[in-house]
Formats: sequence, C-alpha cells, structure tokens
Amino acid sequence: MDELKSPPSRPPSTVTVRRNPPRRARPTPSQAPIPISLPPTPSKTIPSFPIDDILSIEIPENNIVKNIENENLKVFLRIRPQSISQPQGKKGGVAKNVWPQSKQIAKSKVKKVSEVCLKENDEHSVTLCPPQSMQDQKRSKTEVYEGFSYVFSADSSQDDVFDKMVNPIVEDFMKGKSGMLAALGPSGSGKTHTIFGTGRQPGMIPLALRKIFLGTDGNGAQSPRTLYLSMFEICSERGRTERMIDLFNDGVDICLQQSIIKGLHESVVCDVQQAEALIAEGMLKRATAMTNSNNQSSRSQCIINVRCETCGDFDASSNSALLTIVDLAGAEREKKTGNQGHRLLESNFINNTSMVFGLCLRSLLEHQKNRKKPLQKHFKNSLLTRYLRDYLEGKKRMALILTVKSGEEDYLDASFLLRQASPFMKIKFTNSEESTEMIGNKRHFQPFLKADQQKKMKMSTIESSVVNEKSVDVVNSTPHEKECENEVTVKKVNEVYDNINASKRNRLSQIMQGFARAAWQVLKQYKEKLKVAEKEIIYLKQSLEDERARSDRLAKELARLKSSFLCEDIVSTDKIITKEVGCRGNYLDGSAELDHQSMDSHEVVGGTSENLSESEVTVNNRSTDFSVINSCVVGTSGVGEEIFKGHCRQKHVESPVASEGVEISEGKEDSSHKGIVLFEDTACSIPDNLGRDDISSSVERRQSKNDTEKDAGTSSGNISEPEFTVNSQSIDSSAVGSCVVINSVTQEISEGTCCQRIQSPGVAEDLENFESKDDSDQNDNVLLQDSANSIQPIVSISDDSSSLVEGHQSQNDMEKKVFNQTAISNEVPEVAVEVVPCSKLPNAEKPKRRLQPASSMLLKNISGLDIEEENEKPKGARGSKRNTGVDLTRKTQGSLSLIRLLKNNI
Ligand SMILES: Nc1ncnc2c1ncn2[C@@H]1O[C@H](COP(=O)(O)OP(=O)(O)OP(=O)(O)O)[C@@H](O)[C@H]1O
Repeated sequence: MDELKSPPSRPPSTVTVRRNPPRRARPTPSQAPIPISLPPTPSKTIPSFPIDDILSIEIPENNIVKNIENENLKVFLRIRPQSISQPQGKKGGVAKNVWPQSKQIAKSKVKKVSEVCLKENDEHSVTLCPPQSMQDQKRSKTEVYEGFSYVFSADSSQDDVFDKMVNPIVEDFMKGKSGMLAALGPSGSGKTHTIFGTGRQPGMIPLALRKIFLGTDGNGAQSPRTLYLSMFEICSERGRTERMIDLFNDGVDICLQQSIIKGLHESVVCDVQQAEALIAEGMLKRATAMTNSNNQSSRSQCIINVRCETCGDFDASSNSALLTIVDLAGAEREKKTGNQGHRLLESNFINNTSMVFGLCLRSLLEHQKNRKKPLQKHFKNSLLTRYLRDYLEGKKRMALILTVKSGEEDYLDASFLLRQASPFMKIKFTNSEESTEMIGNKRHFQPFLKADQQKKMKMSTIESSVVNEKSVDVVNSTPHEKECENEVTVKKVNEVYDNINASKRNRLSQIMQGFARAAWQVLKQYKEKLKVAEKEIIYLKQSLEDERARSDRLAKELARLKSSFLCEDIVSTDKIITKEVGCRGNYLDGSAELDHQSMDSHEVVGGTSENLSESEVTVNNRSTDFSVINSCVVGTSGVGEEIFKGHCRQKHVESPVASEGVEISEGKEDSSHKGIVLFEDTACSIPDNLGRDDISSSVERRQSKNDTEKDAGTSSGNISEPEFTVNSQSIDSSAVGSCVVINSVTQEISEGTCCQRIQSPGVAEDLENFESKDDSDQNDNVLLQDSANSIQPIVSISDDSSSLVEGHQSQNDMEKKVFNQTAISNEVPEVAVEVVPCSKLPNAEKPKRRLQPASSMLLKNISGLDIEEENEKPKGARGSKRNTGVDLTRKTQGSLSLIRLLKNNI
C-alpha cells in the first residue's frame, strides 16, 4: 500500500548502454628511424653469389608459346567479283525480288552496278572511295585500309585463298594445333561461297579436308589418326531465342553448357568423299532464305568442326586438335534486304550476333592495349560467342576473312565492316598453346571420361563401349563404319588414362618451365641490381679514400699551423715586450724620437767560465738623433745555476730593439730602428726546462743590485759577476739610462743543438726619471765584464750621436754593473750580443696594432705577480735572496719599478 501511495517513481532516466565500448584507435606505432649503421667491413672477402653460373643455364624456350605470343590475328580481305553482284534466279537470270520492291530501289541498283567503291592497292591494303552521290556527306571520305594479311582481289580463286589463308592453319592443325577460321561480311559478299564453295569452285572446307585426308602433315609423313566431323548452326527462333541445331543429326537441338556442346554428333570420317558428303548434307539442313541481297542467304551461324586424334600416340602435342570454320550470317540492312516480319527478326538476330562477335574482339583489343581495362564479357550475349570464347579471348589462334562487295551500293556495308574489323589485326595471341590445348583436351576428353565411367559401372562388353551417343552416328553409318567406330572407341577407353596422365605430366612440365622462367627473370633483375650496388660501393670506397686523404692533409696543415703559431707567439711576445719598453721610453722622454741614421751595433760577448760568467755589454749608438737611450738590450748568458745544465750550442740570438717597437731580424743589419743582439755561445749548456722568468729574474736581481753597488763580488767561487759598463761620449747628455733586462729566454733544441733566443728589452731601473732631449749625443757603453773568467762577454752600447738625457739617476759616465751569476755548467758560454739601435719605423701604425696583444700579455704577466707581497718584503733581505731561491730573486726593487711602470702606462 505504501508503495501504491507513494508517488510513482520517476521513470529511470535514459541510459545509453554501449554494447561495445568506444574504441580508441591504437596509436600508430612510432617508427623511429632506424639508424643506418654500416656493417663493419669484413676482413675476408665474401664470395659472390654464383648468379652468373645460374644465369648461364639456358632454359629451353617453348617455341610453340613463343610463336603464338608473337603472332597477331590474321585478317584477310576478299573482294567479291562485281559481275555476280545481282542475285540470280534459279534459271540463271536475274532473280526476282523476293519482297515487294519499290521502283526507285530497282532503278538505283541498275545504275550503281558499274561503279566501284573499293580498290585494291596492293596485297595488304585497299582504298575505299565513297560514291559520288555520297561524297557530300561528312563521314564520306576516301579511306585507306592497310595491314591486312592478304587482300584477295575479285579475280582471286578459291585455291589462292586456301593457299594463303587456310593452308597454314590446316598444316598446324595436322601438327596438332587448333585453329579457327571465321568469315565476316555483309550479306551476299561471298562468305558462304568462300567457306563451302561450289562443285566447281570448292571452298575452304572441302580443300581443307582434301588436304587433311591427303595424309601428310606437311613433312610428307603420314601418322595414324582419326578425324571427326561435326556441323551445327545457331539460329534464332522467331527472333527471340537462340537455337543450336546439329546439322548431322537431322536438326536435333543441342545445348551449350560451359563451352561444351551436349548432344553434338561427331561423325568419324575416313575419307574426303565421306566428309564432303556429310558437309553437303549438313548444308542442305542449314537455314537459308532468299533476300534482296542474296537469293540463298544464310539465316544462321554455321560452325564446322574437324577434330583430329592421333591414334597410338596420345602425347599432348598431337593427341587432339580442332579446326573450326565459322560461316557467319552476313549483316543485313533493312533497306537493302527489304526483310520484313520473320525475316526481319532473323536479320536482327544476325546483326546482333555479328555485333557481339565484333564487341568481343574489340574488347580483347582494348584489353591488350591497356591491361587496366578489363576484358569485357560480351561473349555471354550470344551462343556463338560463348562457344567461341577461347578464340575471342585470344586463347586460341584464329584467322578472319572479310568478304566485301565493291559495288557502289555496297559502300556503306564495306565501310562499316572495314572500320569495325580492320583494327582486329592488332590483336595478339598472348596465351600459351598449353592452356588452349588443355582447354581443348578438357572439353573433348570430358565426354570420353564420362563414357569411360559409364563403362566401368556397367562392366559391359565392347558393345557397351558405345555409350557416347554423341560420338558416333550409328543410324546413318554402314556396318563397316560401325566396326571401325567400335574399334576406335575401345582404343579410346583403354588409352584415355594414359592420355590424361600424359596431359598431367605435360602440364606439370609446363608449369615447372614457367616457374623456372620466372625465377630466371627474377635472377636477371637481381643481377642488374647487384651491378648497380657494386658500382655504388666502388664509388663510396673512392670517396672514402679521398676523404681520408683530405683529412690527412688537413691534419698536417693543422700541425703546421700550430707549430708556426707557437713560434709566432713566442716571437710576438718578445716583440711586444720589447716594443712596450721602447714605448715606455718614448713616453718618458716625451719628445724622444729615435732617428737612427746609422746602424748601431751592440755586441755582447758573453762568456762564462765553468762556474762563473761575466758579460760585458757595450752599447754603441751612432745615431745622431738618438736622444734618449732609455733601454739597452743586452743579451747575456748570465743565467743562474739551473740554466746551464745541459750541453747545447747557442747559435744566434737576435734581439731587435727599437724605440717604439722591437722586431727581430736575423743576420741582417738594418738601418731601421732595430737593435740586433747577437748571442753566440759555442759551448753553452742550457737545460731544457729553462724558463723565461728564471733568466729575467736573475738578471733583474742583479740589476737591482747594481743600483747601489758597482762591484758585487759577493758570490762564491762559482758565481760570476758580469760587469755592466755604459760609456757615454756625449757631453750634454745628462743622463743615460741603461739597463739590462733579460726577461725572456726561448730556447729551441734540435738535434742536440740548443738555439736560444733572448729578447731582452732594456728597461731602465728608474725609467720614470728619464728624460730625453733632442739633439743630444749619447754614447753609452755597457760593459759586462766577467772578472772571474778570461772569457768575458762584453756588451757595449755606444752611441756616437749626441743626445741629451736628463733626470737620470745614474751617472753620465761609464757605469759598471756587475751581475752575479751562478753557473753550474762547466762550460763557459760565449755570448756576443749586438745591439743595433733602431731608427724609427717608417710605418708607425704597425707596432700600434701590436700593442693590443702586448698589453694583454703584460697585464697577464703583471697580474701574476704579487706586488703587495713584494712591497712588504724588507729591502734588507737581499742577502738572503740567494738562499731563498728563485722566488726571492724576483722580488727586487728593479722588477717592482718595472712592473709599476708598465702597469701604470698600460
Ligand atoms: N568470289 C566469288 N566468285 C564467284 N561467285 C561468288 C563469289 N562470292 C560470292 N559469289 C556468289 O555470290 C552469291 C552470294 O554469295 P554468298 O551466298 O556466299 O554470300 P554470303 O555472304 O554468304 O551471304 P549471306 O550472308 O546472306 O549468306 C552466291 O551465289 C555466290 O556464288
């Protein structure tokens, strides 16, 4: 009750139930690009695939197939004589019109007899000319049709036609090849005459039978065989349905089931007379009628089959062959034939069959031209084309003979026929004979198989072997013929299996040949691909070798550039330092300009004893305009203990010094602003790890010492004390700044010889106090003497020119500075330094461009020094410098001053 009282529940909302849940499309599998990795080149060469050996094997070509494939449909043309154009009555006169005819038609026929519209050009072409009455029409024009297999003129005989057209087919037939001959043409053009002929002019069938029964197969050999003859027609029943009538069996209807005619009576023919009699009997049964075009016009399509079976040899090539000859009913024009009623219906059927026949061939032609176009199944539209399907689809060889009349009134018929049928000559037989043979065998063996089966079931005697009611005409045969037929039937039954087995074997062999041929073609294609691939591989190998050679060249070039860059870097560094010092001097001198008119030479002869070396530096400056010598370059071998450890030869050291820049020039005395420092040491031992700073520090240390002392002599017995002497001949010169700083030593060792370059830009100890004046002569001689050794490298700087130097701390006279050197080496180096005062460079911009790297280099060097730490060092600790090592030797007053100067100016 509560439920009743309660408000009715809402109907459940509509719920959509998915039977199949929505499916999501599967993500497309990402196909990451497969990295192409070339397989490593195997060290061993892989043996090549023996494709040449395989391809060298010759496969036997099927000549039959090859011939058929290359064969086109043969189209012949026969022109009927015009003199018999008029239908003749039975009495030999002009036949009366079978149908009531108007007077105009009768008059026109009489007029057009004499005119000819078709002319034979040659054996293969004709010219169709429209009659004068039709020349005004658009489609009426003279046309030339060529390409016929042969054109039979009006006066050609039946034998000519047979020899050129039928005889090859018959010969092939006797060799076991099937074939077909069909006659096409308008009504009354001579098709029936050509196929059957007359008593005096036998047609193709009688001639063929004669040829066949003559017993030769073309080679003169006669083989045992059995000939079967059948004849039937396809006609229309009141124009509605088609009928197949067996002409050998009293007009019994037969039917066509899948290309097999059931009930068709095949007559075994033993001689040509029997065969001709059968043919004649069948012709009498054929439906004919009198029309305005032909007094005995065929009203049906007549087919004659001659089948040959080789007795005792049932191999596939010759066991059965079929020769088919078709006499088509001629296309009819209603106006021309004047058919009415039933005849008109027959005309429609005849024209329809002819049209279907032409459509089948046209479709085959288009299909062969363009394989994309399907082969239309027009054959289904008529019994005739269904029966002749194999021929119309190009599976069997056939030939066409076109019969035309050349009269003026036949122009339209001839034009229609030639336009429709002349393209058929391009049709090719593409299929193999094997398939056609198999089809033929299948069709003709099937009744035998059926008969054999029935025979097995009945287990009857020889009489019962006559089970194929279609094969033998018992009714009309004679007793002798019956015996012959019975024997033949028994043979068939006994050998049918062998025949089938042979066919199977043949089919298998054909299949294998086809497979081998296809494989051979594939191998050919792969061979071509392999050739292309091998060419590509060779090309890639060549390119790889080229790339390798190129990379080698680039590596060599890179190494060369690196080496040259290092050399230039060293040289440029020295240049920059020297130039910087020179500039500094100019800066201090203010208007100092160095115009060296003559080359100044500074020779430094440095020598060291075993443990002691002294260098006397003499600076001679002959420049008249040399106002300030703010720097002198002294090449010295005064290096510390650690310098001379090895045994090397210091060949040539040049230290160009210029007022604004320093450049190096070897072995050349230049009038430009260059000072050449020649440093020669015949027996100098320099360690490989000689550092630039070591030398400079040691020299600076000594220079700082000379600020207060001239004579050092504080070194021990192994310590050399180079004496630095500056001689200045100038009277007015108030100050001569000279110092010797070796700040860089570059050594190059090659083959046991050490070539050491020393660029030692002269830096004054207190350059800030220098002032140069123009027109001051200055002669500075810096002599470094080694008192402890007999070999004293002397560096002399002489300046013959007058110079004015002011504000120099040191004396104007010769100043000697003694450098203490500690030499460990036992050999005394000979140092000869030539300092050539350089004149001002003609191009002042060039060194300026080089200031940038020099500044950077100096900043880099300066930043590396701890100035504050040096300042904190007490000056009184000099005595302990020697004991503290190289680090302490750097921290001299001279170096501090130099660093300050450089840093402030940069
Ligand atoms: N080449 C020829 N030489 C002599 N007479 C010929 C020739 N061709 C045809 N004739 C004669 O022309 C007449 C008509 O020929 P035929 O009956 O062969 O024509 P058709 O093409 O078969 O006509 P339809 O299609 O109506 O049967 C016949 O009397 C035939 O003897």
